[in-house]
Amino acid sequence: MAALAPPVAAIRVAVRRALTGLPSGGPVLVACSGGADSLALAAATVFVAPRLGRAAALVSVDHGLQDGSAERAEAVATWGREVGFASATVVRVEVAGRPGGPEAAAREARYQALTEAARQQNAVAVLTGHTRDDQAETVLLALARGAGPRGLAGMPARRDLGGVPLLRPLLEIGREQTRAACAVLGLSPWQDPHNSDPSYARSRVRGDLLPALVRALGPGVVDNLARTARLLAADNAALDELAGTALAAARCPDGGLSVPALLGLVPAVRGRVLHSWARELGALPGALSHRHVAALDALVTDWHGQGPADLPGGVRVFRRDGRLASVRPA
Ligand SMILES: Nc1ncnc2c1ncn2[C@@H]1O[C@H](COP(=O)(O)OP(=O)(O)OP(=O)(O)O)[C@@H](O)[C@H]1O
Repeated sequence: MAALAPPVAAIRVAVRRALTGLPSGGPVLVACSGGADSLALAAATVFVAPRLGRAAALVSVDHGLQDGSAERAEAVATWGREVGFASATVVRVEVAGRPGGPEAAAREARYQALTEAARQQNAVAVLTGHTRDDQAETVLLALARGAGPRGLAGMPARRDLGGVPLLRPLLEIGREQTRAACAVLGLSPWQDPHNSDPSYARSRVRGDLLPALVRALGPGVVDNLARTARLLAADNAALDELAGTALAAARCPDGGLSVPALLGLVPAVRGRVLHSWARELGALPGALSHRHVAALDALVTDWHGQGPADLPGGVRVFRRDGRLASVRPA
């Protein structure tokens, strides 16, 4: 018997690890664009899932943004049915009219469609094909915009997607491996022209910056950036736990926060407490920046009778009688 090609084996091992321990019930749902990463993920999942006693389903999202996108999504779904997915469907989404740039709008529409598909199919998890290279790009982009540890932790291997876990089994697999696996398996991945379009910052990082870093610093750079993300993710989880406990302890019966309790916290924890509280109050997550958290922090640590701090989404926070309290102006 011929030996299994190393990239195919590595991807199957990664998928097996991700699927182990999921609750029993519905299928695992692979989000497949037809690109090398998600195609390699889909091929591995349809092999591994039945061996773990699970059904696998596939969904391909048609963003309707490029000529032929409907046919391509249909071809991915047809392939999915041929190779043994229990179900393989296309979901068409409407990207126009959403806030943010075209990339952000497409992403929001896609994740919404994946959430709905997962609910309809009673899926126990949604799987995407983000790789170690995507993670390295994410870390570099975060570094360049001055992100804190949360941004530098990159994409988590697991997060909640509207009540269903979103898993990224390939975060420790290189893009070269997904391409090689597709070649070994005789699959022809689709090349998304957006991925090499220099008008997108991520494409420039992928096409220019990362190759330059590899030339200057050696081939370990991609792996090292992904390791930075993993290390920071662990630190973040610990800080988040501390902040959760501290937020509960600082709460006043009327929903405000006690200033003396906040003053007793180390800045890294206090910043997280204020950030979480601002989210609870309804501040828009995408627009809530370090400047807003710094304004809340100033109400605690640099109090000189200043006016309220305004948060995105129309929430206003002021300090009174040793408490932070909020109002939402009419
Ligand atoms: N059209 C699509 N249909 C189904 N799944 C998709 C589609 N496009 C992307 N995905 C899923 O998302 C993964 C990442 O794709 P891509 O890098 O293009 O998205 P992204 O915008 O960077 O995503 P993210 O917001 O999570 O960073 C793919 O591996 C695949 O699992």
